[in-house]
Amino acid sequence: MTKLKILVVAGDGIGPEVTGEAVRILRSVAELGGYDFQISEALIGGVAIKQQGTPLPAATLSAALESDAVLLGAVGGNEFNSLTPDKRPEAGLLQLRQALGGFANLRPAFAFPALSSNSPLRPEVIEGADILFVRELLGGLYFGEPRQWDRASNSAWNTMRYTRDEVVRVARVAFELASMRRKKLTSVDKANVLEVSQLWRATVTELAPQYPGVTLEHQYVDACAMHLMNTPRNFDVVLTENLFGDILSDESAVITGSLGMLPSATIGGKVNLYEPVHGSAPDIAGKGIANPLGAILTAAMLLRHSGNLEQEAQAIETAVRKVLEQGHRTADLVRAGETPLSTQEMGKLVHQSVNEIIDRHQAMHAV
Ligand SMILES: NC(=O)c1ccc[n+]([C@@H]2O[C@H](COP(=O)([O-])OP(=O)(O)OC[C@H]3O[C@@H](n4cnc5c(N)ncnc54)[C@H](O)[C@@H]3O)[C@@H](O)[C@H]2O)c1
Ligand SMILES: CC(C)[C@H](C(=O)O)[C@@H](O)C(=O)O
Ligand SMILES: [Mg+2]
Repeated sequence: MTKLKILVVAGDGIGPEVTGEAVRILRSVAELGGYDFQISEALIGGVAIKQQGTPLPAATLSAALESDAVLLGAVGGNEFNSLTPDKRPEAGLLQLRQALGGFANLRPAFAFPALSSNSPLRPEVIEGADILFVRELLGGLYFGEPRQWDRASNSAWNTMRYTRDEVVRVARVAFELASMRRKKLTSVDKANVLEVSQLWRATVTELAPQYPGVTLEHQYVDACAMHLMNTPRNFDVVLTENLFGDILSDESAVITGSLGMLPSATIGGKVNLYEPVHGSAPDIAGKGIANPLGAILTAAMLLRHSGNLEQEAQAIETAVRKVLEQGHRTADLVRAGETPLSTQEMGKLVHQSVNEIIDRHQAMHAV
């Protein structure tokens, strides 16, 4: 029997709203499949600062390290904007990522046929677009030392640093995933300006002969940002350093139609971490209108990568497609004149559909 210890750190803003819907579906998958999912909750982010004075309490960290998978909602909020980065809710997330050790953040961005009119890009441009970003998650400017805002000299600095080994390990993940997909890898850097990017490009190029089935190309990040919008279908797997990946993956929400649709999984460390790509969305938090589909698709990635439950992962993905094809939309996806569903209404529809798909599958196998 599949056993999974899942820690949910819902965090701030819309985090608890969207993870609530994902967890409901995970519980139901466990029940229908007879799996043993132990799901518990812990504090992270702004809510942890308020209750315990720190964005990543020790109890959360130890519970996370004892889990098979961690599902995060989002952290952050406007009330923390005046704090220095090391004190903000986001610092808790960065500490958690570092402690769990996952360095390869997989961020799929794809076009849903039912949402083709939600994208400002023309339907013929996005049709069939299916990109997998492999974002390096533990290096670059986010973690490089030294870092400081020196008020006395009115200057500030961060350090973009990568070692060859850090590039090798994430590039291998990208090459391997590309070899299982459409066999094209686009490595993104700024090698015309940055030494770090020159190391990045040289290292990725050096590995390429070990993956003869994969076509490797390099793009500068600025041009890539443009190509993603003009010709998204030309991309298969995109390998990037930490900050470039953060920016390009949000940009690619344009292909799907809403940032609320994008899931992610971070693999390669002690414990895999699953988080939707979006943040705490302070502008809509507490209203019950957030799109839960990114979080629900993140739960599908959790079942696939931590539970080896491919069939159930696909059931969730199919259910999301189906509900969208039936015309159901949250506020971020509605067109003029349409009535939006609440977060919970959307969650319930997907939940129902997942149950039906799994029931049908089980009935077929019982025959
Ligand atoms: N993983 C994380 O915890 C994470 C990720 C990104 C940003 N953040 C934090 O979130 C806070 C807000 O950042 P931001 O406003 O730049 O980015 P955001 O992703 O929270 O929101 C950007 C825009 O997208 C919309 N949006 C995002 N998710 C949505 C959803 N599920 N449904 C409908 N609309 C959605 C928001 O309403 C907003 O207009 C900041 O503190 C930031 O650091 C956290
Ligand atoms: C909140 C922040 C630390 C985070 C990041 O930059 O990695 C977020 O933007 C993301 O995309 O997951
Ligand atoms: Mg981001």
